[in-house]
Amino acid sequence: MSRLALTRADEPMTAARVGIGGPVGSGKTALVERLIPALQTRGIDIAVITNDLVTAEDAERVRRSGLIDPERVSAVEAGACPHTVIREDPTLNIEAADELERRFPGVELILLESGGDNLASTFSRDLTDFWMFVIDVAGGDDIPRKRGPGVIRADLLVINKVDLAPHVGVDLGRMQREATEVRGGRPVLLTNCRRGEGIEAIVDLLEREVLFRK
Ligand SMILES: Nc1nc2c(ncn2[C@@H]2O[C@H](COP(=O)(O)OP(=O)(O)OP(=O)(O)O)[C@@H](O)[C@H]2O)c(=O)[nH]1
Repeated sequence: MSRLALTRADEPMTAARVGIGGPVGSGKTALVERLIPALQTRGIDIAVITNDLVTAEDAERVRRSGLIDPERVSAVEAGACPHTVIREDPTLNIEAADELERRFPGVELILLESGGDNLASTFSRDLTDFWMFVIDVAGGDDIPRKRGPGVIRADLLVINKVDLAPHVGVDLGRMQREATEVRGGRPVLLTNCRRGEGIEAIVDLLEREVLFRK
């Protein structure tokens, strides 16, 4: 059961927490940079948490982007194992999200970007209400068939860098079909974060499944 479903009727509403995980370099930060304006355009009040190994590089990149008030971007240092702080002990991320909610009481949705990890990384349900796993076509069209927990269990699988498919010999239709099969029919969406393609479909899904707006 999601964290939001456990919120009691007499408790103040908390922001929806949406995780973004995936292998190193698949395009997680690029997706965050595309989601920020797309969510804002729909009037959704947002904040962002990034997880890096030992720096705040991704947070600095998002702060510098000019897309969002830098105060609304928090950095968590994940240490050696990025999945530890999103799954086994998500305390640091929960505290960062609680702090953003205290500072920005109207915030409706917090994006939590994990550090780059492997196909086994997943988010704790204590931390997120919904999480997506980002893979990219350059990683190979056999990734879905490998049935990693991230690919199988995420609420949404995003296949990014579709523009690279012809260059790396990937049959996109087959990759999407196989991904949908191993996920038992749950959503798989294609994006090109470089050009901002496929982003609206993700925001539609978030509005419907996470914010219950549609
Ligand atoms: N061609 C292409 N390049 C992309 C796309 N999305 C991201 N990239 C590029 O892929 C590289 C990695 O993107 P990032 O957004 O930094 O990936 P990440 O998953 O956040 O990386 P880590 O945080 O290091 O795990 C960058 O050079 C991006 O410009 C895309 O859709 N198409």
